[in-house]
Amino acid sequence: MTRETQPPPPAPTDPYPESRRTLHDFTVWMGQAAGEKQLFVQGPEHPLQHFQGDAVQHGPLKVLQCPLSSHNAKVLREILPNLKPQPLGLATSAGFGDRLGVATPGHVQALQAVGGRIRPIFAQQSIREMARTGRTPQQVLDDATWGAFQAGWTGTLGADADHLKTPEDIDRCAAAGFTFFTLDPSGHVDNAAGRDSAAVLQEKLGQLPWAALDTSETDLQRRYRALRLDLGHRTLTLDEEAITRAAVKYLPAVQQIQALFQHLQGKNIPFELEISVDEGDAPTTPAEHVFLASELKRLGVSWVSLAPRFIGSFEKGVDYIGDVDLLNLEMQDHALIARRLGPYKLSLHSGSDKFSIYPIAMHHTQGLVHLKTAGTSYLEALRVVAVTAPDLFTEMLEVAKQHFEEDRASYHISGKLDRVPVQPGNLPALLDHFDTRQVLHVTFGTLLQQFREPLMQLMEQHETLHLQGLREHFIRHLAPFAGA
Ligand SMILES: O=C(O)[C@@H](O)[C@@H](O)[C@H](O)C(=O)CO
Repeated sequence: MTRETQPPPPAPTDPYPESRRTLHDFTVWMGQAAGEKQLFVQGPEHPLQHFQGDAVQHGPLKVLQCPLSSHNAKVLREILPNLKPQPLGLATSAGFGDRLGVATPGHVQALQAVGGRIRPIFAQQSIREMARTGRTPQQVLDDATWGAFQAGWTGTLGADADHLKTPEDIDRCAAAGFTFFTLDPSGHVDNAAGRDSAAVLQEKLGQLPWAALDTSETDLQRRYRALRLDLGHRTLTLDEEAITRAAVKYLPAVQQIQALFQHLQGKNIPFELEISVDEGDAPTTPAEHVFLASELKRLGVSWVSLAPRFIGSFEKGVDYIGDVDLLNLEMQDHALIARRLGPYKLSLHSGSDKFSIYPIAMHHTQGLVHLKTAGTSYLEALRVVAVTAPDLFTEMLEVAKQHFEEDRASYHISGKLDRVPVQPGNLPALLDHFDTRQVLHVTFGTLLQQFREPLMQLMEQHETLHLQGLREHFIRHLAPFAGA
């Protein structure tokens, strides 16, 4: 167990003074050497032997200078246990997906600025994003470790392996040290169930995996017809048709979640679970939410957060699209259901930039909420490109436009190519333009294949500008959730 003491000894070059942590008789900090970020460790032999690096004279100090390798990140997490991801439970939380692996210090700065009770998940990446960015779960986790360390984060943190669909996804992320597992059974959700004819529904009902789910149609009808869920302002009930449609829509997904949950349990690691059914066409009605949660509970699944598919549209990188008053009413029901049947948090997927609905979400959930963001941080990186390298930005936008129709396929967005300004006078302003944001948001994989190197160089050269932008942007995201 480590105990922090003071005061830290002086360091010769200290571009990241916030990173300095002194434990017992040694100090660690992030610095620069030969134009690269490095970990410096100063103190007696014993803690040093675990790090891999070179003993060097650093100004007046004899120190160990270590590359920001995966091995050294692991040792650092052992020495500074707050950097080791852990389950965050029901605390109000926020996920800061970082596609480039360099945004975490800006996220930390925003959290520090708003204060309050939000627990962070700095390492958060969906399998889809890992595939498109060419990053491994370990890289995602390690980059977040270095970022949190650099910015002096001393609180707890989690790590979200997002949108997992298979046992193999789970294995890779568990091996890297993730602790928050978002299960996405969307391929098993029947979005047509709400509009199917009676005949089609009956046929689909007959094909449901009743034995595996340890229930029957009669049993289901009996249980849910008897259900009266007191939501305060109303009592929620399900009639025969609602039960049938909910069963067809969600029971195969329930089976899939149960299987993945059991696989995760078998790993004997500390973990918490999120269930996300947000990526479907058909909104999750409050009655369906009750059905889904009750069936999962019956089958022994436990979770800390659930992302329903809310009414209206939570599209990538833009504000909520839809009737805010209607969402307000639905959110109230979903939040009450999450409290009555859990408690668990409501998770806001595609939560970036939904400024108009944050107060509603916070109000109804009373802090039992998880805000999940990702691509909006990448867009802040592109803002830096637009400001500092206009030619590169223009070139990137052209390539993004060429690949948009193909790259948007797995995203639910309504952005249109022909609405992207053709001759924009002000490039940074494009990062505030609805359609352009979405075009850039979903083409990240293509752009990284072609422009990774210059992009990363710019992030390094203009780190302060980049982090300042992130800080301001995320203060706006976090303030409504920071509470007292
Ligand atoms: O783009 C992705 O694949 C993910 O970051 C998102 O779907 C994520 O789950 C999210 O909702 C971030 O806002």
